[in-house]
Amino acid sequence: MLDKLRLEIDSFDAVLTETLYRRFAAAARVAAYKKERGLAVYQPEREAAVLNKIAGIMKNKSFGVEIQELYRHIFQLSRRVQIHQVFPYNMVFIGFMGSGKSTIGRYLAEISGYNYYDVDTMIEQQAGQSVQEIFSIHGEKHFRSLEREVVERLRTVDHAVIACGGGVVLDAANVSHLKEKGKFIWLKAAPETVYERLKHQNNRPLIKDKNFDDIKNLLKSREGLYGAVADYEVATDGKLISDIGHDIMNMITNTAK
Ligand SMILES: Nc1ncnc2c1ncn2[C@@H]1O[C@H](COP(=O)(O)OP(=O)(O)O)[C@@H](O)[C@H]1O
Ligand SMILES: O=C(O)C1=C[C@@H](OP(=O)(O)O)[C@@H](O)[C@H](O)C1
Ligand SMILES: [Mg+2]
Repeated sequence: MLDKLRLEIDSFDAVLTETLYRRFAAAARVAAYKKERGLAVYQPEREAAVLNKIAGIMKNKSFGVEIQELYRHIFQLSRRVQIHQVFPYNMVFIGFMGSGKSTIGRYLAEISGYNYYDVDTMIEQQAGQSVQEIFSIHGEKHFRSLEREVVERLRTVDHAVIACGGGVVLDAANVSHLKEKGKFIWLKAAPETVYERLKHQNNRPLIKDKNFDDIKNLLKSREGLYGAVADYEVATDGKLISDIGHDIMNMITNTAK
């Protein structure tokens, strides 16, 4: 009995894998079309319409919730296929502290279906200490060597959004490792914006207890470094996280270099 049921399932899998292959291949063709015409890869309203249509054509609703959930995943993977088709790179976020690398990076990973890596979080996991603790107990030099190790490990990842710490560009080896598979998206923010965003946070040792002018000077000294390696630049002042995210998505998929 069990064998018979399993055979039945095997036959469904044969149909499913072939159908899914065809669906992803069609999505990839749509990506090229969208790029040619400057259309957005991420079109939530189209996904909602497809979901509605599927609810309508489902003859048996018993597993409706499961099928809808599966479709949400299929949509995310289709976006991933489409993005990779026209932008076959990792998205590497660089920029000053508080420019939004971690926040925007997470958002982009969510809508692109890419895997999210936050260099600072990986350093913290490896060290078993917070960035703040690493700086105060071992010093910046030690932090930078951990940062180099983590970046080195990230050389092999694919379909990735990588949110760097603001100081990653201080080391030329980091830049060349991350450039092997990635394009650099520089998130820009005015010193006033950085100050406002971070004034109640105390997990950034380099600007902890620093005043506005100190932040402004450090930002100024870093700007040339970011500018020299950036593939894309995005101003974030006064913009919503979701708007920045969608703008980046359109920018990279329509103007892939
Ligand atoms: N566009 C934005 N608008 C408002 N707040 C933002 C924006 N981008 C980031 N933030 C906030 O600023 C703070 C720093 O963001 P974060 O992503 O940690 O920056 P980074 O990783 O570049 O240091 C967080 O509290 C985040 O919620
Ligand atoms: O600019 C820097 O040198 C640093 C930025 C921080 O990351 P965020 O840019 O994500 O805040 C963190 O890596 C560390 O405090 C040092
Ligand atoms: Mg960060």
